[in-house]
Amino acid sequence: MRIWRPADAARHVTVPLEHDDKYSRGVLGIATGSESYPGAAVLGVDAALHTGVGMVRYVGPDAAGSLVLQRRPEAVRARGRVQAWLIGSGIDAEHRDASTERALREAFADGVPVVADAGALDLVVEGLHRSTGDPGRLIITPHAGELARMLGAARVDVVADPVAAAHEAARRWDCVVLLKGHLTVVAGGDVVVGARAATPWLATAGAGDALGGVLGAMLATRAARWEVEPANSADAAALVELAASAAVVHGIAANRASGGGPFTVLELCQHLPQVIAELAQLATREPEG
Ligand SMILES: NC(=O)C1=CN([C@@H]2O[C@H](COP(=O)(O)OP(=O)(O)OC[C@H]3O[C@@H](n4cnc5c(N)ncnc54)[C@H](OP(=O)(O)O)[C@@H]3O)[C@@H](O)[C@H]2O)[C@@H](O)CC1
Ligand SMILES: Nc1ncnc2c1ncn2[C@@H]1O[C@H](COP(=O)(O)OP(=O)(O)O)[C@@H](O)[C@H]1O
Repeated sequence: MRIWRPADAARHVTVPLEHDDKYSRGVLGIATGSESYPGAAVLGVDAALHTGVGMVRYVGPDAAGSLVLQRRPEAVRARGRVQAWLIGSGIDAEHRDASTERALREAFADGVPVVADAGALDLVVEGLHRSTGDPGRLIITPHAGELARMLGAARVDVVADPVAAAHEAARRWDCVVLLKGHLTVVAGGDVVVGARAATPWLATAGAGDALGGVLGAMLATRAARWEVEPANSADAAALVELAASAAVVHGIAANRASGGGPFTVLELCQHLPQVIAELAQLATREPEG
């Protein structure tokens, strides 16, 4: 399995151009968080804005929305067009209220790429993305326990062979699978790559919610380019590479936040802009391919 490195990730950072405005850079819709887990919404929005995106539209319960705006007044709560969705983090599939249920279903139906995490994964198993959206443009981000639940497998079996499990899920649900762990495995089509975690200190509650924000922002900004250059549009391999790149960005930021010790997820987010800046610079030095 190829291990994805910073120089690879650098090619998937979308740098704004002179003529860009906030819409042409890409808008990310985020439908995350709940009464029980409002923090997941804050972390995903904070990570997305620090990774760089034209706008975040946050759709979620008022309690979570208030916390999101307290932390990040840049987030917009008005509905409107988006170039990608991040859904499910901080949502319990067994206790979705009616408006959350509607928001998740509308995201799948929107026809733009979707990152589905935690409390949206059961809807992928249900096949919702097949009937309403473009299934090839879905990235799911389970941890081993969540993937085991989706597959009806034992968690130990997913951990023992994460590549096989990720491939099986990608084939079964016609999507890209980013399986989180010490080694993050990304599979889609017949492509599989790995991203090594920078530090086990990253194993902390909320780290995956921030990864969703990083990936969502990288996807929305790239999807905005696909809208104007349809010839370069996403195939499974492109989405696998983009997702692995998000894991690399997240891992580097974690390493810097850690410095060999514990850190909070918001501290990880604060390192994201510099990581993105350095990768953007690296991309100008690395030839494509
Ligand atoms: N700040 C926020 O808002 C945050 C919000 N978050 C949000 O929370 C939601 C649920 O996500 P999750 O990954 O925790 O749930 P889930 O996949 O059901 O895994 C549970 C498994 O863990 C295990 N387990 C439990 N306790 C254990 C223990 N003490 N020691 C050992 N094992 C233990 C338990 O196993 P069992 O007890 O059955 O053996 C079960 O299998 C999700 O929406 C996420 O986004 C999180 O990101 C955190 C930050
Ligand atoms: N042992 C580990 N070493 C390094 N990174 C890890 C380890 N365990 C988990 N991670 C990373 O931490 C994050 C945890 O995500 P997740 O399980 O979704 O947690 P949460 O739902 O609390 O945010 C993922 O990015 C995963 O790759």
